[in-house]
Amino acid sequence: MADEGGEFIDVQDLTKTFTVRRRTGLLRRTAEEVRAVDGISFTLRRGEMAGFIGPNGAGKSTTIKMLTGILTPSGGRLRVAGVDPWRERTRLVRRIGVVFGQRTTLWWDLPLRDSYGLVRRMYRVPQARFEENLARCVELLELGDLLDVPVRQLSLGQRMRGDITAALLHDPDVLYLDEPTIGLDVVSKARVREFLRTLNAERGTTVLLTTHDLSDIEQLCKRVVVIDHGRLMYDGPLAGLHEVGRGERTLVVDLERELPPIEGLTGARTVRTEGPRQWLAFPASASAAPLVSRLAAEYPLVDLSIREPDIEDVIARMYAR
Ligand SMILES: Nc1ncnc2c1ncn2[C@@H]1O[C@H](COP(=O)(O)OP(=O)(O)OP(=O)(O)O)[C@@H](O)[C@H]1O
Repeated sequence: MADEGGEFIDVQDLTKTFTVRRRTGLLRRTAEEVRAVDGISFTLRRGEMAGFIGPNGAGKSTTIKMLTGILTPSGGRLRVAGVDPWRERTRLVRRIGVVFGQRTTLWWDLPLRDSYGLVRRMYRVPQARFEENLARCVELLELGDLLDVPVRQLSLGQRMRGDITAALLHDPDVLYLDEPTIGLDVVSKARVREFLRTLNAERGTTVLLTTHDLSDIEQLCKRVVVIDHGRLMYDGPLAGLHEVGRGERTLVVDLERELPPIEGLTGARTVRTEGPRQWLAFPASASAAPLVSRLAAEYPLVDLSIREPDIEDVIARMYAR
């Protein structure tokens, strides 16, 4: 079959333009074109797990919507599992699973178990296969005690685990995840990431992961595709992205009172001050320990934290280069 070959997701010169009407006078409206996706190309092999990242408004959701057949492309070529997502949407639906971190696909008032029963009927999943898939998700995502709880009573992390399960009951070959760890605590994040690793290894599910959390990518994806303003900025190994984009971490320092910008700390420079709070950038490859001990010895320190660079920082640095 065409889709069993090398390229499982095949995106060539894909574009999407929206026409937006703006009011420019009392009675006047002008139509403006927004190029949300502007000629991007990338391919994903079967079983690959790739990060799909970019700043707000980069065109990620629009691309995912075209990959799932919700939106029709304005131009270019698109195949998922050998299928044109827009033309053969009903065929594709059985082969893909989608999870949106900020929305649930579960029925709010129903216990998880009943939602899953509805999913089974919608996708006509054979009973034995359904039970096997559910049991595996329940075990790995520790959902056992939650199956009879209505969705609205679940915490965000529990709900997310519930949503991921719902997306996998019909054995999809491709899983699209849009911010699956947003708002989750450290324990839930770790559980979700571990689950995705296992899923990818055991089932060979192809995963495209959109996230603003760089550590999601670091822990899950060897490969990243970066887009900005609808264009492809980078496609390659995560290590390469580190090299081009990732240079510095930031020490956020709270002092007892407002002071002039901290100076003279080797390897660090103050990049921002706001009242008694100061932000010091230092190389990501360096240890923070000597900086912290010098700060503690020489300044009236109340608190401090270390901020890892986020996707926006990385992309800003890619531009700077
Ligand atoms: N239905 C629409 N009509 C008009 N413009 C749209 C529509 N959907 C998206 N856009 C525009 O297309 C661009 C890309 O949006 P998109 O939602 O794909 O970005 P994103 O990378 O997913 O951003 P975020 O990280 O904020 O979710 C934005 O400028 C957005 O305003």
